Amino acid sequence: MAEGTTMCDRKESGIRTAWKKPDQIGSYFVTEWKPLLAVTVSGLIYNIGLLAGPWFEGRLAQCLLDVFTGKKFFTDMLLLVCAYVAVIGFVQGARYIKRFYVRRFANDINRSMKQVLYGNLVHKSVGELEKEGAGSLLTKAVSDVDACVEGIRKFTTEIFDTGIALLAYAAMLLWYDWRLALLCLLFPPFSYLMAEKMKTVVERSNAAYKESAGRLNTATLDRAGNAVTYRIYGCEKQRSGMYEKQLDDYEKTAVRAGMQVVAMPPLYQVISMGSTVLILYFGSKNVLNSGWTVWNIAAFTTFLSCYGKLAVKSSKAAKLFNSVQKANVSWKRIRPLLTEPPEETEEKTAGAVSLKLDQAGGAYPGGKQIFDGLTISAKPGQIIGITGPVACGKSTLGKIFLGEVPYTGHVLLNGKELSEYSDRERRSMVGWQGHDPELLADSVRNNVALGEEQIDVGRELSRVCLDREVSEMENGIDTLVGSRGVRLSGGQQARTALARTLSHAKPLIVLDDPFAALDRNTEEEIFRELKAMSKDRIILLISHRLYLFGQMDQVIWMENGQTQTGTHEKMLQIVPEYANLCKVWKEGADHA
Ligand SMILES: Nc1ncnc2c1ncn2[C@@H]1O[C@H](COP(=O)(O)OP(=O)(O)OP(=O)(O)O)[C@@H](O)[C@H]1O
Repeated sequence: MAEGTTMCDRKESGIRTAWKKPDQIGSYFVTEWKPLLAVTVSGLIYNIGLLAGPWFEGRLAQCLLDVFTGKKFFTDMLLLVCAYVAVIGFVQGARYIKRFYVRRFANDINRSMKQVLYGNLVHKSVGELEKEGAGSLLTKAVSDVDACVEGIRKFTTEIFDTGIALLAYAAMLLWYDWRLALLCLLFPPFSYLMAEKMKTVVERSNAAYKESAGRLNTATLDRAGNAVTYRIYGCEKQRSGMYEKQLDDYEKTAVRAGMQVVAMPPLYQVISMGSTVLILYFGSKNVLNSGWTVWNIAAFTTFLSCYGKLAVKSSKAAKLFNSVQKANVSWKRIRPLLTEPPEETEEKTAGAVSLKLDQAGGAYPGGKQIFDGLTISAKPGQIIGITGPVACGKSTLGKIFLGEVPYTGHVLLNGKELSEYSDRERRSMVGWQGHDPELLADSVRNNVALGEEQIDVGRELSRVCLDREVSEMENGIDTLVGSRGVRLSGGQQARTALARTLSHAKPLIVLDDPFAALDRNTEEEIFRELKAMSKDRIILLISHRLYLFGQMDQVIWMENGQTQTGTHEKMLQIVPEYANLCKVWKEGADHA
C-alpha cells in the first residue's frame, strides 16, 4: 500500500481490479503495476550495476600491477577504491528499493487473494459452508495462498536478480571475448537441462508434502476441536496414534521435499563452474597475445570474475525454477476457489422493517413439514419470544429468515414476500446468531468488528457484559481466541458472538438460544440491552429459559408441528404446557 493510502482507496483501486479475474495469475501483476514498475527500475539499476563489480576488480588488479611497476601512484589506487565503494553503495541502494517494492507487491497480492477467498465464503450459505467444512477449507487455502505468493515473490526477485543479471554478465563476457564466452556459456544451459529433468521429481514430492500438510492441518483442527469428546469416550490413545502417523508422514514428506530443493542448486553450480578451466587456458593465451583476442590483466580478471558471478547466478536460476514449481502446486489448488465474488460484496443495513407471517410453515427439502399455520405480526420495538419442547422447529423457524429453509404460506418483510428479496437485500435486513458461536481464530476485536473500524468494540463488549473479563485477558481486546474460540469459556464465546451480531445490528435480529451458557444475572443484564436496542428493531429470541418471557411483547409456542401465538399473559391461559414451564422456571428462580 502506498504511504498515505487508505484501505478504502485500495478497495477502489488495486484489490477491486484484481477481483475482476482472480483466477488469472496475470491479473495480479496488472493490478500491482505501480510497485512492479518500481521493482523494474530499481531492479535494472541494481543488476546492470552489478557489472561494476568485476569491472572494478579488473581495474584494481591492473592498477596494483601498475603501482608495483611504477606506472601509477598509490593515490590512483585510492581514487579507484573510492569510486568502487561509491558505485557499489549506489547499486546496493537500488537493491534495497527493489526488495522493498517486491515485498510490498507480494503483500498486496497476498491480501487480494485472501480477500477473494473470504469474499467468496461470505457469500456462501450456512448449509454450503457446513458441507464444505469451511474452517479447514479456509485454513488450507490460506496456507496455499502464502506458499503461492512466496513463489511469486521469489520469482519477481529472481527474474531481476537472476534473469537480468545473467543477461548483463553474458553481454559483458561476449564483449571481452565472444568466442571464449560462447564456449563457457554452453555449461549453464546444461545445468538448466538437468534442472528441467529434475522438475517432475521436485514437483511430485512438493505435491506430496502439500497434501500431507493439508491432512495434518485437518487432523490438528480435529484434535483441538474434539479433545473433550475423545477424553470422555476414552479414544484419546487411538486418536493420538492416528495423529502421530499423520505427523510422521508430514515430517517424511517435508524432509524429502526440502532435501531436493536444497541439494539441487550446488549440483547445478558445480556443472556451471566446469568452464573455469577453459577460461584459465584460453584467457592466459589472450594475455600472452596468442589467443583469439588481446587481454591485459584487468580484462582477464574481469572475465574470470564475471563468469564466476554468472555461474553462481545460473545456480539461482534452478532455485527460481524450484520455487516456481512449488508455487504452482499451491496455485493449482487455490485457483478453483479464486472465483470472482458476487458484484456487490457490501450491503448497507436497511431501515426499520415490519414483519408479518400468515399461515407460515417450514419444511426441509425432501423432508416432512416441521411446523405449519404460524400467523403473527410484529413491528419495530418488539421482542418476540419463541419457545417449545426440543426439536419442535424453533431453529427451523429462525433459519427461514436466513433463506436456509424453504417456507410455505407467507413471510412478509415490509409487505414483500421474503423469498422475493435477493440474498443481499435479505442480508441487509436480517441479523442472526445460531447455537454455534462460529468464532474465527483471531482476536476478540476482529471477531466482534469483523474489520469494521467504526465499531467501538469496548462498548459492544460492555453491552454483553464481557468488557471486564476481556480487559483482564493478557492482550485485552487483542487477545487471540484460538481456533473456533477454544481459548474462551462457553459463555464468553456466546457473548463474543452476541456482541458481533448486535454490533452489526440489522432491523430484524434472530437470536437462537443466545443465553444457554450464561447465568441468570448476566442474561437479565444483556436482555435490558436488547430491549434498549429493540426500539427500532424486531428481535426474535429463541429460548428454553422462560423467566424473561414475561417481558416479551409476544410469544410463539411451537409443539408437534403446531404453533400458538399471543402475549405472555394470554399464552399462560391458553397453553397449559407453557404455563407449567413458566411456573417451573419461576420456582427455580425463587429457590436460587
Ligand atoms: N437440515 C435439516 N434437514 C432435515 N431436517 C432437519 C434439519 N435440521 C433440523 N431438522 C429436523 O427439524 C426438526 C426441528 O429441528 P429444530 O432444530 O428446528 O428444532 P429446535 O426446536 O430448534 O430444537 P432444539 O430445541 O433442540 O434446539 C427436527 O426433527 C430435526 O431433526
